Amino acid sequence: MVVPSPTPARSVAAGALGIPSIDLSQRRDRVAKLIARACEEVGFFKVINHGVPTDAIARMEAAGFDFFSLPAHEKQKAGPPNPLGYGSRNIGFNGDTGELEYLLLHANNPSCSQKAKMINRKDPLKFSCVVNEYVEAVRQLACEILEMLGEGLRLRDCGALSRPIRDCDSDSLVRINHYPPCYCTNKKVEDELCTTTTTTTTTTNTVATATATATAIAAAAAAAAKSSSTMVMNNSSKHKISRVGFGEHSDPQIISILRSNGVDGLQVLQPAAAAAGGEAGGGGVWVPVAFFINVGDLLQAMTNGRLTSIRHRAMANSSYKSRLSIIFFGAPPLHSLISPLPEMITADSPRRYRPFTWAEYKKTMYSLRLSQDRLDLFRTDRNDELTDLADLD
Ligand SMILES: O=C(O)CCC(=O)C(=O)O
Ligand SMILES: [Fe+2]
Repeated sequence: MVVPSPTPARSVAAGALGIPSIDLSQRRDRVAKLIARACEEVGFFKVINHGVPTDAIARMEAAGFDFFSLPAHEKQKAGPPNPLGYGSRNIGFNGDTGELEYLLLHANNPSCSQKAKMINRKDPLKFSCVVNEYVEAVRQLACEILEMLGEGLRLRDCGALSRPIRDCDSDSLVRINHYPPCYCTNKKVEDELCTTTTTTTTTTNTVATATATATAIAAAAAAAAKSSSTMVMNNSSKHKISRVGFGEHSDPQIISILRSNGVDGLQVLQPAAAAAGGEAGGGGVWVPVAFFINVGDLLQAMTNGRLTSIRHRAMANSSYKSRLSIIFFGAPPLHSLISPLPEMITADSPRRYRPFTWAEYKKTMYSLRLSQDRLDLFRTDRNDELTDLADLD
């Protein structure tokens, strides 16, 4: 899967952005160390020379665009999200909303084939084959990254992090997010994103960017809250307010692999001001298409907090081009037990999380808002009756 590069590129930290970029075609021991360092220090990195075939990516993007360009009433036949299926604006079950529409699919083939009947009614088999081809390539990438992470962390069992995702009962998902372009008037955006239920937009969905002062941010945010679907400039016209397309959260699974079509939008909380820049080519130089990788909550739990599940969000589209992101969420089977690996528990780093099943974690996640810290609820020091877990270590 990981392809050798004829002229291995340097592995560079993306300078001021602080997002490490890792060339997977370098020597394995070096890549392993870089992955472990990126996961420990940032929780987020970009990979190049990843080996996912370009045509599989192109087919997946085309399948996403074909679906999202259907009339609203056709798209709605693949919804509402339960949580799988087509969703628009509403994210989850607890009132989170965003400026996007999406398809959330199970990564296993039979489930995806079933949903495909409502997504591509003319040729469901084509849709499920395209998704399957993409998912298998990205699952392989996720597992290789986790195995190298295991090596970089010097785990006794380097397959411990990837095995749950390779399991045939893995509960991994794939999500295609579509952020409509900003040339749409408010009315057009409303029409483009099917509004099945009334949505509320709060100030938490509105953030100030650029160099606005805190007061200007507050004033403009209040204005934006009143006029939630417009770009707001404050009186001095210097402070652009952009809206959040997909609110702040961490991903609950083990690992996420995100690819976007080069339109900006993704932001991570740490380091500050790190926005994904796409892969600008030009000047006759081919730049390998990149994927962004982030540590999920379960990986934080399995490493007893040594790795951090990074908080991120996507801004509403402020480009004239549609933004499409495709995310593979690598997850274990529903009933697998998640617990810090024994070697991650030491005298200096006592057990931080109690064991839990992925099913239990999902249930908790679905009962909370997007931005709530769910893993915190599984900390040992919050569960008096469950702190004595020495026999499970
Ligand atoms: O669409 C994006 O860029 C980010 C979306 C995301 O973080 C998610 O779906 O979990
Ligand atoms: Fe996410």
